[in-house]
Amino acid sequence: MALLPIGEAHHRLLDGAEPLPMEWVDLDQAAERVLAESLIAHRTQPPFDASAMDGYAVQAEDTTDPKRNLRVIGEAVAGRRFGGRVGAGEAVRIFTGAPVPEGADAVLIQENVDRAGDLILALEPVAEGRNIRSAGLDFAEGQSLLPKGRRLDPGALSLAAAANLSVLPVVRRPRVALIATGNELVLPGTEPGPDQIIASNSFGVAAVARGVGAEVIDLGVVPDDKQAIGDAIARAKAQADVIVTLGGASVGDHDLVRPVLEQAGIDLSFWKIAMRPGKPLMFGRLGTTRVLGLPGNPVASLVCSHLFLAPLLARLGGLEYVADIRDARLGLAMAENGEREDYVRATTKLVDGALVATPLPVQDSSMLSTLAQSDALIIRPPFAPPAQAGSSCRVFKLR
Ligand SMILES: Nc1nc2c(c(=O)[nH]1)N[C@H]1C(S)=C(S)[C@@H](COP(=O)(O)OP(=O)(O)OC[C@H]3O[C@@H](n4cnc5c(N)ncnc54)[C@H](O)[C@@H]3O)O[C@H]1N2
Ligand code: MOO
Repeated sequence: MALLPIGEAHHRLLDGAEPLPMEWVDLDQAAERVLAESLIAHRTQPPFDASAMDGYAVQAEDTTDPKRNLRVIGEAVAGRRFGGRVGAGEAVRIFTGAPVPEGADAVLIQENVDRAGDLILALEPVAEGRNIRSAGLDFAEGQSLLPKGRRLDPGALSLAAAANLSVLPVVRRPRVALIATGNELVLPGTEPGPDQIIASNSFGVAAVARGVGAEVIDLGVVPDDKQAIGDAIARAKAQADVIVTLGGASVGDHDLVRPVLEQAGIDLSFWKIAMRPGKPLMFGRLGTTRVLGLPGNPVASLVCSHLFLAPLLARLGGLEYVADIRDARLGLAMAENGEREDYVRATTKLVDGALVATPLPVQDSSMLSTLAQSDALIIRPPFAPPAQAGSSCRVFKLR
């Protein structure tokens, strides 16, 4: 049976994937969340004409005569305005952030003033409006501040706070449950039996999921047993938007994930795609829960997470997701490719301003050491002809 092209698999994966419902979160919990609605300012900032400098609030035209003394009649501090009015020949001592008193139309900075008792002399004239931040300079009440879909980065968070928005409408974070399958697997930190290995995949996959804002529920390792896998899937379905199984996706006698999902009534969208590594990737729905069956080979698990899990979770979380794919030149010749689109571990470097990607010599999909060493994957399209060193290629940057 022909393998499903990656483009079509992507299309099926994202079909109908919409941002999850909105929830309210406190401002101090909102970092990196995604706005479910645009934010409207609840107040004007600054709410009054404010001094931008420490100095004296004056009438600008009083400062044109270098000999004219002005009388200091009071003080305006941030948080406590001067209640009176600045008339001709008068000044008010003012500090940064304080409301500019009525009558004044400029602030003389104190470095440009000689003061003797209650009298000041402007050492140079100040222009009207100078050193005053007009009310609403930053934003005005009712103004739209941030659009729906905006990730709440530090600047956006402080802006929301300044607009007096103490709870924010955000897209609920997708919850993803991870289930590793395999009798051979034990968790890191435990002593493996003679034929066992350490279950490593969930840690990298969880990091990919968290990287796009998802909440991870790690359900640990279950044995290659239909009942155990079925129970874990039922537990996952009760709490997650997306279930990710790791391993047991292929065709062997102990690859039980698909039969168990079929028994549970999965609407299977695809199984087996034209990709290397990652051929046995599986996707479908159990009711409203999406299920992604990742291959067990560690590199296949992670590459499929970058290519499929990340965009799916980003979409559910309301995030714009753009993979970092760049043009590069091959650092080494590559052989022709077969039916599967190949994601080849490589290192990249800039040579004379151009990105050069050099494939690592061994590409076995069990080898995490070479994945960790790589900073990119060279994308070799299906049936690509042999390519010379120096010819152009595309790379998926991992870091
Ligand atoms: N006859 C065929 N055999 C295989 C095919 C095929 O088309 N025909 N496909 C191969 C490909 S491609 C892949 S990829 C693997 C994927 O198989 P499974 O998803 O069934 O994975 P497992 O058999 O469970 O495990 C494969 C390998 O990975 C290790 N593993 C599994 N889970 C983890 C984990 N959480 N952490 C670390 N390592 C894990 C497992 O011990 C195996 O060594 O199938 C090929 N076979
Ligand atoms: O996906 Mo498998 O890892 O192609 O070897």
